[in-house]
Amino acid sequence: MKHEDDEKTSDLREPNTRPSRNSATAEPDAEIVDLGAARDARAHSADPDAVTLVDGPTPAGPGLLTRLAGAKRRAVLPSWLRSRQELTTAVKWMAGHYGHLTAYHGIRSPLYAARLVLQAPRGTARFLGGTMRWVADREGEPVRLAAVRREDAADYLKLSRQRDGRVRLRTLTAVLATLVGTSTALALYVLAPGWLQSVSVGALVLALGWNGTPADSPVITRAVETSKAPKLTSDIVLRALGALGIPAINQAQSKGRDGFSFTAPITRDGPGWRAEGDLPYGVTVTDVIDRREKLASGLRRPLGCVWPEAVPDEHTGRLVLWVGDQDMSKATKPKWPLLSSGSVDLFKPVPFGTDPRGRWVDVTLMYIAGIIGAIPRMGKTFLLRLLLLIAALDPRAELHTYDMKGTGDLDPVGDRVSHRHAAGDDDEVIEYALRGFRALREELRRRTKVIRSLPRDLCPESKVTSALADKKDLRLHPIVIGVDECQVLFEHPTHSAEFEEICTDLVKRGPATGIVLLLATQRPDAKALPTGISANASARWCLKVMGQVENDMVLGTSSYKRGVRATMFSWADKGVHYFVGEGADARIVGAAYVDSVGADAIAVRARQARQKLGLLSGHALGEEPEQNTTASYDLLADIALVVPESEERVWNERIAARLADLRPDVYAGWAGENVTTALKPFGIRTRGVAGTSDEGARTTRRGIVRADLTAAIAERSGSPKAA
Ligand SMILES: Nc1ncnc2c1ncn2[C@@H]1O[C@H](COP(=O)(O)OP(=O)(O)OP(=O)(O)O)[C@@H](O)[C@H]1O
Repeated sequence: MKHEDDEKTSDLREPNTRPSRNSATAEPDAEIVDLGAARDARAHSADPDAVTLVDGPTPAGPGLLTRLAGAKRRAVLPSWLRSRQELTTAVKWMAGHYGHLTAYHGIRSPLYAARLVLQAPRGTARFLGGTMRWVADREGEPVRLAAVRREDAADYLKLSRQRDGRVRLRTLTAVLATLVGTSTALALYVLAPGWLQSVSVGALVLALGWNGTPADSPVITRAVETSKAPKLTSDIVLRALGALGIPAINQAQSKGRDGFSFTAPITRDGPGWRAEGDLPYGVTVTDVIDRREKLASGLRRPLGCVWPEAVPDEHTGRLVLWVGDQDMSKATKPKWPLLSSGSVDLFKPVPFGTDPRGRWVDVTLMYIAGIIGAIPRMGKTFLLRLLLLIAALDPRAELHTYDMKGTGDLDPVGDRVSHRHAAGDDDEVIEYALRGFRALREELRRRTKVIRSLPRDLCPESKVTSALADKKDLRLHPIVIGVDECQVLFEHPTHSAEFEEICTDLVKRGPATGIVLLLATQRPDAKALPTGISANASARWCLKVMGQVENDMVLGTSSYKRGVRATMFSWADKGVHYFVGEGADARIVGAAYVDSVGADAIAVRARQARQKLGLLSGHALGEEPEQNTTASYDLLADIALVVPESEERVWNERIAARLADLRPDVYAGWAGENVTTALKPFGIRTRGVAGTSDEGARTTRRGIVRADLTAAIAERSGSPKAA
């Protein structure tokens, strides 16, 4: 197909390599044009009438071989035949299932027999009544009566004649059956051995008893409760998609098309059904996820069973719809593999929850900083405790646990294993936490220096490895810090700035140095979770939240727009969350449920492992950390605290006096010169600052500019060299 050379139009259309829709009407002698060459020629041609080809006359695209090479091959053998473990599991399950059925019914069989015997008279009466009604052709009676009511003599006569014939035949059959039955019974009575007589009478009584079973009270009760999940068919999927109110799907369906093209047959996938296909052009999977409730209504399934997802490597219209047999929050979860045995290497992936299909999802706790957000009572603390239990099971890990909610949920881990542990939000706990975080900052600086000093072959990526963590003399073991209700720290009236500064530093530089910070909050907003922290966290767990802002705060900017919406979880979805691991797509995960008793048992195991290796330390040994704050005070943070933002320039002598007031045990006796000397290593220059003395005289004395202080703090937290 050729067009006049309109520069704008042709430039827009050139990349189009689709076959022309009007190829039937294309010029027969159309030729293949090298578009690149044509463009060049046109660029150099002054001829305004030059013609260019916009659609190739023959379909272009990958050849058969290329397509075959890129095709995904389906497994020849089903997965349960390829994996010995799956086969064993399946066989075990079958044996267990049928063993249970046999035991269940075996133990109840005398009861079943007794009930059938009791029901036998009723069954006999039913049998006789039924037979007499059959002989008398009672089923035809309503039709005959209708003919009488209509006074339709011809019809009535026809029906009566038919009935007479039928009654005659049935009476004959009944008499014959009675004769045969009676003679068989007599023969058995006279000729058969005793056991055969008992079996025959027993069978007859049981059969009559069975016949006498009331409809609402079955003799044999169910041994297993199976969920009655209907099969997912293409019709049901199309019906549900059509009910979403997406115009493109509705238009297609109103024209008799499907509005969804299946790319694979609907199959069983774990405990549910999986449908996969392409939505109409322009409709994205996000549009469907947005309407998950409507989708569940269209499928006539509970919301917790319906999980639409995008396929990460495919176009945005490729939908995978997984419909579970059971609501995810109610389905029986497999037992957490670490519940009763096993240890952990924090540098390797560890399962911590299952996806809607019941498959384990792993997390590698090293090299991450994580945040957990949710509205109250959705399982945030349980999830944090689960992650801390995983950390506890690596005996090398040093745990710092802070339960700012103060309800003791972290005590099982804290009291048995943690190096530092505190619960509550009173001043004493805050001071304890502050000392702990200051010590961590020092530790972070020490670690960066150690890593920097290590030879490249031992530490090729400038980060702690499992092998380095094993070397006791380097003291690079993993440190895992868990803070529940972290907003208590970040909103503290006096120390919030310092907590924020240290945590931002830990989130940014901690992962490479083997320090993992896990923060949980029930109010994920900019105050509770400062943006410097939320933006840099590499792992995110978001349970149910109420709005887009909280969603994006925990899961990252634009998550809501991309369809990763923790708002869609229902109130019953306890422990169910979106998990975004390092560099991975968001996944829906139901965290393994470990209650306090289970947590305690795991913590005891973790403690024993540490005791064996002599790695128990700090709080778990009943040791209190030294109270020596001089060793860990932070001069810059303290000055930032005593010099308000409104004060652009301040004399050093005034800083000294305020510092002495803030922390007398550290700064008592300081004069302006002490401040000058102490600030020198941080590169903060003191200069002449004009001001008014306490006596009211205008004068110039040594002082600092506040902006220099903020710059030094920013440099310290932002650049590793600042340590
Ligand atoms: N993975 C899970 N599976 C099933 N139920 C869970 C799971 N995690 C937590 N729950 C249930 O949810 C309840 C609330 O959990 P949790 O105390 O962790 O919530 P929370 O979000 O920390 O609440 P708050 O904000 O009040 O501290 C628990 O009592 C527990 O029964």
